[in-house]
Amino acid sequence: MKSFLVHYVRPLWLTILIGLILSIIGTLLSVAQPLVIRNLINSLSKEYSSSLLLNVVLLISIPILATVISYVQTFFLSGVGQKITQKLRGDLFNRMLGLHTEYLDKTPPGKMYQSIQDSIIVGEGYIDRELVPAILSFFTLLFIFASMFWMDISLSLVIMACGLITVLLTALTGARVKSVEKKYVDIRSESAGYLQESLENIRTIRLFGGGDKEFKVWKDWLALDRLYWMKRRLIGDFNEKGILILFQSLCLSIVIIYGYIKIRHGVLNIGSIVAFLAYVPMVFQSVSSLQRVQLGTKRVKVVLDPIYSIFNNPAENSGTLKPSLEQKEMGIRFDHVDFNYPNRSEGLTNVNFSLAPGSTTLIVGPSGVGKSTIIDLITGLYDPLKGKVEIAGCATVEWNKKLLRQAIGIVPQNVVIWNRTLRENLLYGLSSAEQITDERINEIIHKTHLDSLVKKLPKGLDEKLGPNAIQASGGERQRIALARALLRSPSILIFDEVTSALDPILTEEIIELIWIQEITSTKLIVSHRLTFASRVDQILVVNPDGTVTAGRHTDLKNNHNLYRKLVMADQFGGSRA
Ligand SMILES: Nc1ncnc2c1ncn2[C@@H]1O[C@H](COP(=O)(O)OP(=O)(O)OP(=O)(O)O)[C@@H](O)[C@H]1O
Repeated sequence: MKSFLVHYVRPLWLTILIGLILSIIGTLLSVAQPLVIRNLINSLSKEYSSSLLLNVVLLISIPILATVISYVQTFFLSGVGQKITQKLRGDLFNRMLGLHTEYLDKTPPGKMYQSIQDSIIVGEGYIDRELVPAILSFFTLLFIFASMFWMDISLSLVIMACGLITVLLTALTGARVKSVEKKYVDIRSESAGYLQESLENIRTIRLFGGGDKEFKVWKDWLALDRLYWMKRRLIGDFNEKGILILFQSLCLSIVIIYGYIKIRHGVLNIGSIVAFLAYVPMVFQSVSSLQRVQLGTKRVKVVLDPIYSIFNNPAENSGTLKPSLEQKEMGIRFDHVDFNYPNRSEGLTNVNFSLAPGSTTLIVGPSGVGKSTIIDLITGLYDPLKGKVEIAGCATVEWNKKLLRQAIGIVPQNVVIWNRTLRENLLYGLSSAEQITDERINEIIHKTHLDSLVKKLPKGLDEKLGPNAIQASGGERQRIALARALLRSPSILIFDEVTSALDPILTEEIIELIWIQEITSTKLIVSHRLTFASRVDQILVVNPDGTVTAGRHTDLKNNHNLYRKLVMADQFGGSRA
């Protein structure tokens, strides 16, 4: 945690230093006030003197000066935590964007969202409201004890002992705080994950009549949240306030009784007792602030655990190789590739094939054998466990991943349409988006049969598509994804079940598009439909044992049992091929 704080605090050292110096001056002034009161009380019984007047002036001016300094100091210090929070939230989001696909696969987005939200606790909650006041309290205690020891050593020692016992007792109960806090943070991030998934799928919940069940699950989460919130509150309050109030009252009584005895013996004056009585609440206020930071440190460590895990989890591997993207066609080669997803024993085994630049390839096979996995390897979302995947002659592990993906246009199985304008959706991720003319966009819109959607939208290309692209049908979404891929003029164009949401007529038209386009890209089509199998340059059949057989339609139909069965089963392909 120390190195973490240093990393975020170091750039702000000057602001912090000025703020701290001002705060220390302010603290000194507040601590000096009881001494002024002491002098004033002691001089009341004597003749009028200039020192009486001086003390009256000091008594009035010190609080005014302390207030002014406190305002200026707030200007410097209060923004520190906020700045740290902003930086941390930015870094976290950036880190999440670059995390390894494996981590993203197993972490619910709601949980990651909660980590970004929790980072507010670190900066604004902990640093602003706990750490900075605690540092000031430390100085306050130093000054108070210096002036108390100057007035009377034994009474100071008594107050010190009360303070120490308070700190000790709170430290003992503090251990429980951390375990309750951990449970509370877990509950909040798990429930955030649950909530995010439910809200994203409200339509499904409604269609399956799962509303009552989901409401009950959410109420259970809320009950658990409340239970731990109460535990956290009760333990925290006892730790923070209960012990403190008890020992402060005890300490005040001791000062009065012990002070009375000392006055009777003539070893202490009444002014000093008044000063001591003024110092006791200040001592306990400072102790309370130190306790709060001790508790806060425990809490913040718990909050930081998932944040560290995000920073410590490996980022996506990215090589340094930046092949030229000038060449518009890129060959693809799988060379003795083995791959299985984490915690899976089955996967692709010894896969070998080559796709010539500009060629068109169809990937077929039963459901779940690994067709999309081949795409995951080509796009570099995963790296092969053995062998290599080469694009344009360079292994994907060596490619700079950003650059690799710039060369690829993909129409994925699960299309994501953002709640942004149609134009933004079409140009999504394009580094040269501003150079794409409306003419070019309209050309692609026409080719992908999106004209009718554009006409329907009140603001056309500049209409927002709504949450979950509510303004677009399933087929329209697929065509938006297709247009988005085409607008990239990619070197490799991948269609993963591109026609699954299209009607047969549109399917035919879109498939034709793959050929009539001026697209010279290397094309890969994952499809259960074999309508166009005889037209492609090569077919890759992914077999149930994870191997891949490459060949042409006629050869495979004659020699490959599984392929023949697939052809027969495909109602359109079976009749045409
Ligand atoms: N990220 C992942 N983590 C773990 N397992 C995965 C992951 N993605 C896919 N799988 C599993 O790997 C296997 C192959 O999946 P893949 O999506 O490549 O199949 P597919 O041939 O494209 O299937 P379909 O035709 O049904 O789309 C499946 O058993 C799937 O459950």
